[in-house]
Amino acid sequence: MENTLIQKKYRASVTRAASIKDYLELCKIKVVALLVLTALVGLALAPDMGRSFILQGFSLLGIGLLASSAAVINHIVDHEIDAKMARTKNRPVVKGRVSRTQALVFSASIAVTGFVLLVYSANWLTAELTLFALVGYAFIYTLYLKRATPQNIVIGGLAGAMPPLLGWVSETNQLAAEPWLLVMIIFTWTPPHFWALAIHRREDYKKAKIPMLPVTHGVAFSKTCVLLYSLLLTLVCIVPYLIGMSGHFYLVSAMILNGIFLYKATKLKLSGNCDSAMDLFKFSIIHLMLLFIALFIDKAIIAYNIL
Ligand code: HEM
Ligand SMILES: CC(C)=CCC/C(C)=C/CC/C(C)=C/COP(=O)(O)OP(=O)(O)O
Repeated sequence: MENTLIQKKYRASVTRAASIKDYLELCKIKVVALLVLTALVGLALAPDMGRSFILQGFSLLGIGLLASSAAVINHIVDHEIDAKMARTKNRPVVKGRVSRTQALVFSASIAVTGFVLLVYSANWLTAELTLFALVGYAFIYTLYLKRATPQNIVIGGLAGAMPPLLGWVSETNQLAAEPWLLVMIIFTWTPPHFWALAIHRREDYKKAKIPMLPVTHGVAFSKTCVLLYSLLLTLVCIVPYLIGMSGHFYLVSAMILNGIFLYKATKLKLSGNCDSAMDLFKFSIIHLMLLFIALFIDKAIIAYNIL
């Protein structure tokens, strides 16, 4: 009797209808929120082309929708891998709360909406570059690189690094060196961001046979790579100040944030265990968020002559 009740409860939990929470999870909503913040900063740093806030908002929404669409495809393509890993085994597609067909229809709908929004509110160049980022993450990284090489996240990281450029181009309809520099910041930030997590979750990746760096080259080497990329990140973060793109407020903020980043990466490298890996991973998210907020505030300080 009791067993039947437990079985019923279990079936109900597995087959319950998808909720909004499931769809937000499919979109990797927190990741997309940070991506959109970096796009907003790219847009804010671009020369003012006199577009209305509404059109700018639509452009950011378009970028967010295409990034979400890519994240949904990642859930569909990876459902078998996700089922094998403790961190991902309860995802909506794995558990069947959202079927693959439903997820695909959802992904296609938000992709089309996002693309149309971008063409309407920004320009074709932004729409095409954002689509390029979608293909880079959803197909090149997820379908191929992730399973093929430990450099997967370095190469695939370019897609996730694109949003500041997308925000800038949505305003100017032109590529320029400054937004590429912002792309470089996220590009060099991605390896320590991800490898810190992968060090902590290496057994998961091993079980799922995904060739992440700590699985293929060991923890010690991965820690060294984290530290080297953190150093590179620190150097790249100084360049906006050196070329006169950002001012003192940004420089001081970047030095403090990168100082903490380097401290945590060094601590991880020097420790005999992996206990502080998640500390670095969590800080990497705060670091990128505050760094881009600092770029934004710095731009306001210069524009309005505040300090
Ligand atoms: C190839 C590039 C990247 C890889 C492989 C990667 C990987 C990951 C992974 C595996 C997680 C853990 C999610 C979880 O706990 O279930 C994560 C979390 C996160 N990532 Fe990344 N990431 C990448 C790029 C980015 C970029 C470009 C951003 C934003 C600009 C970003 C922002 C975040 C945020 C905000 C979280 C926390 C999400 C949460 O708490 O739910 N990531 N990332
Ligand atoms: C249009 C545009 C800007 C696209 C970028 C889209 C995007 C959401 C990039 C973030 C990269 C990311 C979260 C990778 C993790 O994938 P994973 O499969 O290694 O991680 P998982 O195991 O958590 O699924």
